[in-house]
Formats: sequence, structure tokens, C-alpha cells
Amino acid sequence: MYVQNANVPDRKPVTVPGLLAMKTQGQRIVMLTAYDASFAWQLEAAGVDIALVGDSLGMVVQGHRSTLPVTLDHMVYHTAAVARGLSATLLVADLPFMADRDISHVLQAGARLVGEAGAAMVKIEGAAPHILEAIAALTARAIPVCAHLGLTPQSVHKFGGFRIQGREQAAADRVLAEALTVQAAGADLLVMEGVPVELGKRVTAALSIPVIGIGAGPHCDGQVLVIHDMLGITPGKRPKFSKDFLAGRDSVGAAIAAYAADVRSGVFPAPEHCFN
Ligand SMILES: Nc1nc(=O)c2c([nH]1)NC[C@@H]1CN(c3ccc(C(=O)N[C@@H](CCC(=O)O)C(=O)O)cc3)CN21
Ligand SMILES: CC(C)C(=O)C(=O)O
Ligand SMILES: [Mg+2]
Repeated sequence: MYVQNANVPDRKPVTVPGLLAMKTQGQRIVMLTAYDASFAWQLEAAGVDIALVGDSLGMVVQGHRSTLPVTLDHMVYHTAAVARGLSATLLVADLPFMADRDISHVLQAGARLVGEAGAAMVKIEGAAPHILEAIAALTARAIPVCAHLGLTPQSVHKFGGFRIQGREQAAADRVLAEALTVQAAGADLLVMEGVPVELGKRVTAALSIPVIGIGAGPHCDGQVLVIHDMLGITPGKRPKFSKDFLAGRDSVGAAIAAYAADVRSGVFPAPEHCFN
């Protein structure tokens, strides 16, 4: 049989408690999206810590203008494919739009993404009361949760576009308060997206759980990007906070390795990828 990971050197598996240890030790966490087994294998080979099956697949894979058309069936299909390409990399899967309609749907989504597809953790956007309940319900059933705050793409119609969040002092204070509540509800990880550098710094300092930034400045405990953005193959305009790591390099593997090195050394994100 063809063995997907035959050439990947043995690596200690990345775990949820291991991520907390990385924050404590000041070791930056490298995260990238993947949507299929081949890209998963590229992440694995480059030693990326976390693979995210993002609902961004609705945009970069399916060609929609937002993440809203993505269904739980789509997420399960892509998560299972990515799981087959990984061995030591921790696998996180997004809960799709409206999976939070009630707790039974949240738990059903958790059961399918973790039990059926092979994710180790699920990600959920926001900090509304029903989201805090969802985080607690998943955590109580031993499904680790990654929270996601700031520019939460499933709220695109409420925001009026993919707008940077937390620019005003009061809004920034609200995001920080939300971060404390998702941590208290049981989240083991937080993605902070599309916020000013100073807010990314405050949230990262205030929380005991690791904070992974995307357009949230260099002070976070780790960074995440959509893989199409960091390979320069996103159709149309890519977000300002992303960088084409394939430019000037000769392979996808070299681009991912350069991204991992630049995140770990703190070279990425640079000021031109940040908001003030
Ligand atoms: N290719 C891709 N990359 C992503 O990072 C991404 C997706 N798709 N799809 C789901 C969400 C949507 N995201 C986006 C999309 C666009 C911007 C954007 O264009 N932002 C403006 C800033 C607007 C402002 O200043 O308020 C930018 O210039 O980057 C940001 C986040 C992040 N996620
Ligand atoms: C951009 C990341 C954080 C995400 O949620 C996604 O890819 O869907
Ligand atoms: Mg997402």
C-alpha cells in the first residue's frame, strides 16, 4: 500500500497540553490551513504545529464570496481528507455557519468532526452567551475548543464586510473582555483575527491559553494563514496581513518551511502585515 507519510521524520505529536507548554516556554506556534491530504502532507513534512481545516474553504476551494455556504458535511469531508495526510500535526476543524443554532447541533458537529473525521479540536467564532455555553458543552465532553474573536468571518453581514475589529478603545476593551470569557468557558486556544497590534498584544498577555494571530500583530503566541494566501494562489486580492512565501522559492515545501521559520523567529508578521 502507498504510505502517505513514509518520508516524514518521526516527530513528537503536537497535543493540546503541549500547546500550553509552548506558550509557557515562549516557543511560537505555527498554524496553517489545509483542505486535502496532499497539502496536509506538505504541512506535516515542514513541521507545522497545527493544521486548520478552515471554513475559508468556502472561498478558496469552492469559490464563494464568504464562508457562509459551507455545511457540516463539507467540513467533515475535508477534515477526513486532511486527517489522512497527517501524523504528528494537531488537527483543528472549524464549526461551520449556524452549527451554533442550538447545543444539540454543536455537539453533533463536534461528534462528526472529532469522532468521524479525526479532528483533535474544533473552532467556534464569537463569545455570545450561547457560544460560551457551546464551548462549555464541548469541553465537558472532552472535545477541546479553539475560540475565534475579532474579525470573525461568519459575521461578515453584521460587520458590513471583512473589516478590522477593535479599532476604538471601547471596542478593543470589549474584545479583551470576550477573550477572558471564552477562556473561562473552557477554550484551550484562541484565534485573534484582524485587530490592531496593541490589542493582539494585550489579549496575548492577559490570557493563560495560547493566542494565535492572523492580522493581529507580532506579539501573539503563534500565527495562522490561509495556505492559498501564503502560496500566492488566492483568486483576486489577498488580505494585507498575508504574505506570499512562494515568491522567490522553488517549491510549496520550501515556502511552508520559510513561513514556519519566520513565525518561530518572529520575522513574520512584519509591520506591513499589521494594523495600527
Ligand atoms: N483567502 C482567504 N484568506 C483569509 O485570510 C480568509 C479567507 N480567505 N476567507 C475567510 C476569512 C475572510 N478573511 C478576510 C478577508 C479579507 C480581508 C480584507 O481584505 N481586509 C482588508 C482590511 C479591511 C479594513 O481595513 O478594515 C485588507 O486590506 O486586508 C480580511 C480578512 C480572513 N479569512
Ligand atoms: C482564517 C482562519 C483563522 C479560519 O478561520 C479559516 O481559515 O476559516
Ligand atoms: Mg474559519
